[in-house]
Amino acid sequence: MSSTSEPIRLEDRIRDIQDFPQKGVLFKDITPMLQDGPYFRAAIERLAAHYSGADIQAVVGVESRGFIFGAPLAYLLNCGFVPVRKFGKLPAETINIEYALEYGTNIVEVHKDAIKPGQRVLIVDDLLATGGTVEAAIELVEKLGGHIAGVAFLVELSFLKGREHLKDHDVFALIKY
Ligand SMILES: O=P(O)(O)OC[C@H]1O[C@H](OP(=O)(O)OP(=O)(O)O)[C@H](O)[C@@H]1O
Ligand SMILES: Nc1ncnc2[nH]cnc12
Repeated sequence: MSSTSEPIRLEDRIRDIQDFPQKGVLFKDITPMLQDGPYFRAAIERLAAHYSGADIQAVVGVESRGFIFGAPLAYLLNCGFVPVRKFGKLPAETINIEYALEYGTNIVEVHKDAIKPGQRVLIVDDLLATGGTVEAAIELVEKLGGHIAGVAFLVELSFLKGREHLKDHDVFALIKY
């Protein structure tokens, strides 16, 4: 635990792991921040402050790190949480999409009845790298008729230019590298 009198610089609790999960990738490990109560709380509160008054009606989080930030954010914004899950985990009727991310490919899916047409949705993930993951989540939400009111991250790796794939959307990140 850190002293609450120190100013909280979230980047002080993110560590670099070189060559994980594969050679050439500089992995930004958020687990030190999650382990430090005041830092984790500050991250969630700063995201919530940014969207207070934005009339967010649902928060969508992408499995699995998106769940860590999405669920407490939905709680603070007083709206529901919708999980976008890796393939094969959701029990009811789903739609799915395959996508590429910085280090591989994947399939994600969402329940067909999770988003109502016109609903104002905030998509949340821990990190924006190439943008493939969040683009997939946006496509799923839009297929169900949701309106993307914002896309939020703890960390943005600006040098990977993921934001360029999200030009039509309001993108916010607490930390940029
Ligand atoms: O912008 P991109 O290049 O798409 O990369 C970002 C995504 O990669 C990580 O998820 P990962 O698929 O590793 O799964 P995890 O959350 O289960 O660790 C991260 O949590 C983002 O969802
Ligand atoms: N460089 C990276 N660090 C942490 N998570 C990631 N997800 C995709 N790229 C990543």
